[in-house]
Amino acid sequence: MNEHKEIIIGMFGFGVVGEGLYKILQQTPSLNARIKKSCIKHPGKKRNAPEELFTTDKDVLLFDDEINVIVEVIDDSVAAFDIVTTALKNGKAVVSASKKMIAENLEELLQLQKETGLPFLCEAAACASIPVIRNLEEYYDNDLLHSIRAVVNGSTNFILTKMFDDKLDFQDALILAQQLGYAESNPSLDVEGYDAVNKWVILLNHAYGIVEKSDKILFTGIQNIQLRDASVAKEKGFDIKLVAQAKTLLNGKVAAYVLPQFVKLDDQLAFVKNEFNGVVIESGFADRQFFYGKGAGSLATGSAVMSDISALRYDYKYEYKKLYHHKPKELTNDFYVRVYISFNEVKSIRKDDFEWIEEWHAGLERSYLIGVIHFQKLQNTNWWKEDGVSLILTADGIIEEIDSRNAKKRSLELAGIL
Ligand SMILES: NC(=O)C1=CN([C@@H]2O[C@H](COP(=O)(O)OP(=O)(O)OC[C@H]3O[C@@H](n4cnc5c(N)ncnc54)[C@H](OP(=O)(O)O)[C@@H]3O)[C@@H](O)[C@H]2O)C=CC1
Ligand SMILES: N[C@@H](CC=O)C(=O)O
Repeated sequence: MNEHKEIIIGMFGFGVVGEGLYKILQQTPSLNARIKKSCIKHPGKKRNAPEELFTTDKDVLLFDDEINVIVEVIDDSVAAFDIVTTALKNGKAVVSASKKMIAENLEELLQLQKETGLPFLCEAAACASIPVIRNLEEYYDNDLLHSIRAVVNGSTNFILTKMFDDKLDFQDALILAQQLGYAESNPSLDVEGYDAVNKWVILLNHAYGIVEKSDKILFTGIQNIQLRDASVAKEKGFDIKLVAQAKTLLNGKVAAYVLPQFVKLDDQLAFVKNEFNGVVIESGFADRQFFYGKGAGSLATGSAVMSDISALRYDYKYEYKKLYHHKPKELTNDFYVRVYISFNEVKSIRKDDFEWIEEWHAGLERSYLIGVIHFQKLQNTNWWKEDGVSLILTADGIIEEIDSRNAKKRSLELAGIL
């Protein structure tokens, strides 16, 4: 695109994110970008913009030769994929914030970018205002990237903060997250971890060149976390966060998941409160780096969309270096994790699945254990996701190998001696 050419945008969606971008563009004339038309779903809705801006006919945007950029910020992943594919095939650059659509169609989107040679930018789709995708793309070498740990969902982080710091109940905290524009239209996508794992699919791709569907990545959300878990965490000097993690193991493969986790109070992620997100990256020589910023909300997300639009001026597109220029990393489930599990009834727990159990606290209303389990066992079963069972990864979650000392400990425990 010519550096001085006006950017003429066709924008799909005028909700939390779309309206945020509209306001931002009004306040940044230096960008030389304007929204020519916005396609929405419900024409009757009252909007904070002139009526003539809107249409419900997608072709008015997709087949307008003057429009050179399509911004897609709608909440329907099937319609979004159709819009994005048509736009790219019609020669238009695309900016999208729709992580669900991207995660569901990653392979096809990669192929389309290859075929058309056009930019498809989606910085807002993961960690909203934090420029994490571009950093993973441009800064980190595949072999030197040791691990990424992140809080990637603003709504669940907001709910956990409000519940445990401000003593709000779960439902009230969720309603507040919805009113503030943080939650997805279907908030169970946030609460049950789907949104976080969709973002993780996108980030694993830019970080390691991994192309995987979200159902191949172990995840859960915060739906089963209890106030009692927060008290145990506090007693032990931890906070609870929904953490997405990817770690390169000694064999070069990558362990990846999204799970609630105990986080030490001096860990950077413990500092991430409310709708903020945080990303801790460990890499060779640079050691540890921490990215922090708003992970949801109208202007915060709009600002990431704006940054992508602005990057189009100098023809920026993702090169997917880890996928196309390096040897992409492989995911593995062959490692162990140390988990805390609280439960109402002991019969909900599959004790035999554990390599060993280190702590066992029987309470009148709720009990808990801490034990080591093979990751594949969690991947293959669902008992730990059932109502009444709450699984939280411990702070030192990943164990690559177990030694015979621990196997012996397990035998003693099974024999009732420990
Ligand atoms: N909210 C946030 O903080 C963030 C959201 N996102 C993502 O951005 C996208 C938009 O989110 P958000 O703005 O919060 O959602 P909203 O629910 O606030 O807005 C959705 C918009 O999409 C429009 N829409 C739905 N279906 C269609 C369709 N088929 N054609 C045209 N327009 C359609 C709706 O139209 P109408 O107004 O007529 O109902 C509405 O304007 C989602 O994919 C979300 O996951 C990403 C990062 C952060
Ligand atoms: N619902 C999402 C919005 C941003 O991606 C979240 O809460 O993080």
